[in-house]
Amino acid sequence: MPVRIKICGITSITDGLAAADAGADAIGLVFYPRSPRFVDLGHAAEIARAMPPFLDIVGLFVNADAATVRATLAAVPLSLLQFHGDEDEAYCRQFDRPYLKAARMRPGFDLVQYAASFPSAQALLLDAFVDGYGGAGHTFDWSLIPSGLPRPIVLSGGLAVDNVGEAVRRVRPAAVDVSSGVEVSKGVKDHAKIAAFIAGVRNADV
Ligand SMILES: O=C(O)c1ccccc1N[C@@H]1O[C@H](COP(=O)(O)O)[C@@H](O)[C@H]1O
Repeated sequence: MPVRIKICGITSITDGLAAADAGADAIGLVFYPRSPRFVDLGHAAEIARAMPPFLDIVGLFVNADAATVRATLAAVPLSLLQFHGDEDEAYCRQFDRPYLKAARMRPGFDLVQYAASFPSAQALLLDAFVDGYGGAGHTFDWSLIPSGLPRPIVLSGGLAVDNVGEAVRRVRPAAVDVSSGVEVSKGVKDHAKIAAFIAGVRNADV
């Protein structure tokens, strides 16, 4: 199966369509109010409705109230949820929707135990540990990733055109996720970088 590609932090229809046209499998909409990439429900619904069929639309949340997630699901056609905070398994699975659970990677972090505590996650999304919760453009030491994890891995954290090929060759993730690395400024995507990023994944994924 080819490595799947998500372009996260989409804040405009134009950027979402650019990601889809370039061959992304998914776009991410950020529902974390502290993020510079935050989109409100009305705008998120407009973006989602303008996307072509068979593109996954992922909703990213950080420690949101369950009622907020439910209201978002009622307003925006999300195919997948991404929980990027301190949510536990019972919280994540209550929405009856496939979800990704972010792990904040740092030395000493027990990813095997963490994976075991999210048996209902579709995949684990590995990001660098940073102040705040993510979207910071920081890489982590990929050698911290143990082999034989029971869940597929989505690799993220500081991926960009110049390192994604090496990342795919070394880690062999099921998917990659990028936000900062394909931006002109926070929340505004660089369409040429999106295309180059996707080409970098495809060239390395042989
Ligand atoms: O994008 C954000 O603003 C964001 C905010 C809070 C948590 C996660 C966020 N984004 C996710 O962070 C990782 C890494 O992003 P980057 O490529 O290093 O900028 C990625 O999974 C984004 O989906």
